[in-house]
Amino acid sequence: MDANIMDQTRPAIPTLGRYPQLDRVRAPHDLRNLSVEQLRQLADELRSETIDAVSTTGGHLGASLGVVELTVALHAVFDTPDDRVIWDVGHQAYPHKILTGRRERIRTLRQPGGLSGFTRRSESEYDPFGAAHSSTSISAGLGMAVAHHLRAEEDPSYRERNVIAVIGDGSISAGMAYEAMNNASHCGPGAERLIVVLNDNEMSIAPPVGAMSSYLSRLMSSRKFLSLRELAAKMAKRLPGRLERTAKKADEYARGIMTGGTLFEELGFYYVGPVDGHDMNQLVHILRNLRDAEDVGPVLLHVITEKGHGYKPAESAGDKYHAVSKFNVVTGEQKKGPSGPPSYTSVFAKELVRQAATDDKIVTITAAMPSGTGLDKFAKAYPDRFFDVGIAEQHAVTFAAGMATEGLRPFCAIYSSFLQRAYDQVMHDVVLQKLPVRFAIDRAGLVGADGATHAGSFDIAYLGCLPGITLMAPSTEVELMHMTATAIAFDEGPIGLRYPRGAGLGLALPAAGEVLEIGRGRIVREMARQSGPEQGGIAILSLGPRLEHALKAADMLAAHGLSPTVADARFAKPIDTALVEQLARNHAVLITIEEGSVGGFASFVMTHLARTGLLDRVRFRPMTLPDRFIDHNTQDAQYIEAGLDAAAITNTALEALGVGISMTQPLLKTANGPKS
Ligand SMILES: Cc1ncc(C[n+]2csc(CCOP(=O)(O)OP(=O)(O)O)c2C)c(N)n1
Ligand SMILES: CC(=O)[C@@H](O)[C@H](O)COP(=O)(O)O
Ligand SMILES: [Mg+2]
Repeated sequence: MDANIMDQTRPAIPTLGRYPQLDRVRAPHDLRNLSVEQLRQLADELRSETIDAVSTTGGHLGASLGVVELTVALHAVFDTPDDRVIWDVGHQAYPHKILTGRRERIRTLRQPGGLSGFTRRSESEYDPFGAAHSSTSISAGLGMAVAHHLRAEEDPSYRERNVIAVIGDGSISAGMAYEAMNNASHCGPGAERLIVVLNDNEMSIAPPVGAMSSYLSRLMSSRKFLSLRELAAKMAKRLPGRLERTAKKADEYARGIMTGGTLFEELGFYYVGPVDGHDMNQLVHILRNLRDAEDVGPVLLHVITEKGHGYKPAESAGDKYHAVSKFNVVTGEQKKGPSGPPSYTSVFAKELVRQAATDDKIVTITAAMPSGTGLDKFAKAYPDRFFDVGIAEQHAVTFAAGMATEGLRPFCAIYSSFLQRAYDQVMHDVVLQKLPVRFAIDRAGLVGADGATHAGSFDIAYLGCLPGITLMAPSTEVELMHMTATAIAFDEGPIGLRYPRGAGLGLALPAAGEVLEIGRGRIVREMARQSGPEQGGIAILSLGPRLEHALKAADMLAAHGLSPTVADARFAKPIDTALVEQLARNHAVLITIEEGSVGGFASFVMTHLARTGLLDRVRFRPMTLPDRFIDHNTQDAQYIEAGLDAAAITNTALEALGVGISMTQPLLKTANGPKS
């Protein structure tokens, strides 16, 4: 048994002893002398280990199961980590993590303090590029390949390095992937060491959409899997010399005429495939050939796999087990949480579907997230008014802008962090032209196990600074219904509503949302007249779902003899200036709180206070996400870490008041210990 694995200081591996091949693997170099048969066995064991681990953590299982053989073959053939393997999105990298020294920690995946659910440079030298947002791998890989060429002068070993970018059929539909391919064959020396592995499982999260997807299907069905003989013949054409190169080009040209060519060949890639991505023998041979090939230019290896492969419950699930909660390995049954209130997402979708029955101008757009945004419900009810554009957030926004110019009421539903991709389109195509595109910004705020890459931390700041945009944040699911109705009714310009991942408060929902007055907040709890000491009291102005915690904080402050005013801002933009001024005038302390970064709502309020001179008289305390990234954890723990929970609000209020703290009660404990 491997001494390293038996090291007592390392966490125990519960499956140790069950998988003889896998137990011998400490790092990828342990794979390099194994026979194809041994690699096959290793792949089987790796699949079982992945299933076992994810059954205890939850996570993105289906994609990982589909690339088990590919993962083994890549690490067996290439000299990782010197050769760079980049996993696009990184949600399929669990087997890669197990093989690259992280088996001991694989059951900490997505858990507090544990491994990330994606690739991450700080986690391992085998993760050359961090990911989670899709379609970056070809650009990053090309950059590395070109850098290797440039650095070869100082260190000749760079010349030998390969770069492999593994990208899925869903992710290759995004603009960035094409931008990179367009550049690859024309950006100079180095690019020839780039191998793009197109992992085609005919699935995105939902079934993939669009012409690229149809094209890949045609490519797959019009050609049988490449045989090793055919491969050998193909690779034999990689002869050096001008004459041979000309011959090779002529051959490619002829082949293109015969097969109709491939889009990838037209883009300057040497296309190889399709190849059975579960056939270890094929994979190893082909990858070795590509590794040793010279002068073929950037390569695109088209690998056909099955998402969820080798685990029946995943294979037969509609979404191929894209993301799962903890589950029973034998039955595949996923653990359900306690049946709680409906999620914000579903409340939004339901209200939109209801309103669309009487408003045929409502259309909806998703960028490959129909179920995540709840728009699958809309698609079912109004298939002609629903558009899944694939992973193409930039296009989604401008597509919506085009619809808005023609009098439709487009709802562009995109997660906050993915909308970052389309910032210029939001500014240039929508806001500047005052087009009434409705942005349904889901997953706003901290999101839990997906961590910092997926956190919707910045939209208030990056949208709120755009002139003329209206931006709302509901404090409850009832408010979300009102804001959905408000967005539908608002034809004057761009409007966004941002709401969080997860369940609402379980409030009774009205039959219909009400249209709100734009830029008006509301007082939820008024300061009792004789509330606190002479300081004049505290006002908490909350934007979004932190209101619940602001109210809890108000209860906590009551124990100190204080009775704060609590207000729900509703609008991040335009802010309710009358409300802000009233709160600032009538209270000694004004706290704002939001589920967003510095530069957002607090900054808008503070600017107004400063401009009106009110900042000189009120003790203003902005509570925002801290200026650092918050790692994966439960959402509640993340907000405690961020200092945005009820205890933190209470402490902020007491600190701001200054006097009376020690006279009444000690400061409350926060995640970072009591503040003093
Ligand atoms: C920019 C961006 N938009 C959306 C997503 C959400 N997302 C994650 S994986 C995925 C599907 C990817 O499909 P594919 O590349 O085919 O990988 P597979 O899961 O099939 O292996 C989507 C839409 C994302 N990660 N990044
Ligand atoms: C990998 C990826 O980007 C998505 O699968 C994401 O994890 C979905 O997040 P939700 O679970 O919040 O829909
Ligand atoms: Mg796919």
